[in-house]
Amino acid sequence: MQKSIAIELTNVTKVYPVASGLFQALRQVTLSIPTGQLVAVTGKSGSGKSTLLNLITGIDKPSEGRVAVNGIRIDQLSESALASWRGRNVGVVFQFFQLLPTLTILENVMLPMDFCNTYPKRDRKERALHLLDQVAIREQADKFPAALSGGQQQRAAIARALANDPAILVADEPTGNLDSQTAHAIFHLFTTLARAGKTVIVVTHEKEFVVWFENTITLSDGAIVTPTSVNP
Ligand SMILES: Nc1ncnc2c1ncn2[C@@H]1O[C@H](COP(=O)(O)OP(=O)(O)OP(=O)(O)O)[C@@H](O)[C@H]1O
Repeated sequence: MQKSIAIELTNVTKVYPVASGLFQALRQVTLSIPTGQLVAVTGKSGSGKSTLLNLITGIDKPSEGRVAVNGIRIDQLSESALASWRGRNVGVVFQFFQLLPTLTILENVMLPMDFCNTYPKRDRKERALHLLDQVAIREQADKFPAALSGGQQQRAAIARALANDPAILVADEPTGNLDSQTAHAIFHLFTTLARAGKTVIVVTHEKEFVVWFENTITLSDGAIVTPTSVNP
């Protein structure tokens, strides 16, 4: 059966104003990613990887072209509609975890539900504990982030990214700060999430893990240098 398309970019260009004029960070990017796929984004520093992620998550808008996520043209949404859409539809994982240090792990995971009001208040704690269970750190729930290892903090960040049950999970070099064995466990977790139906997009330089991905998008000077669509 043909899989549905989660992400579709058509002729996307992103231009930044710089002192010397305009800088093209993305050039005529066209790609489509099926639902439930685990996708790597690779390319040298400055090739446009973060710019691409920012367009997919609606953090930024294209200068030209269309960005559709699960059929919604997010390039056409107003800023407030986009903020609300983002909170419910995409989870983001960062290289340095970005957990709030003054909140416990449990509170960190509950935060997106509190922000977006996605689940009834009485259910949030149980859901957060369930997510921590899924990423295998439920026993760390009452600790503060600083008391956890890097790998445990990244698991917590992934649980937080999943709090509102987003269809899309995006990670920007999520294992860049982790040892190889821990990175292996995190990639395994991404594989499991993709199998469960999430579309997972990971910027990574780790060649060792590229074989785990069903599709790799390679950027060079803001343009895609690999096939732009993949077999579902
Ligand atoms: N706000 C901005 N203003 C001007 N230029 C920008 C801006 N944001 C990004 N750029 C430029 O766009 C290009 C792509 O940047 P981007 O951060 O997407 O690259 P990247 O592939 O993620 O790099 P890295 O691997 O180093 O994180 C770079 O040359 C960068 O300097």
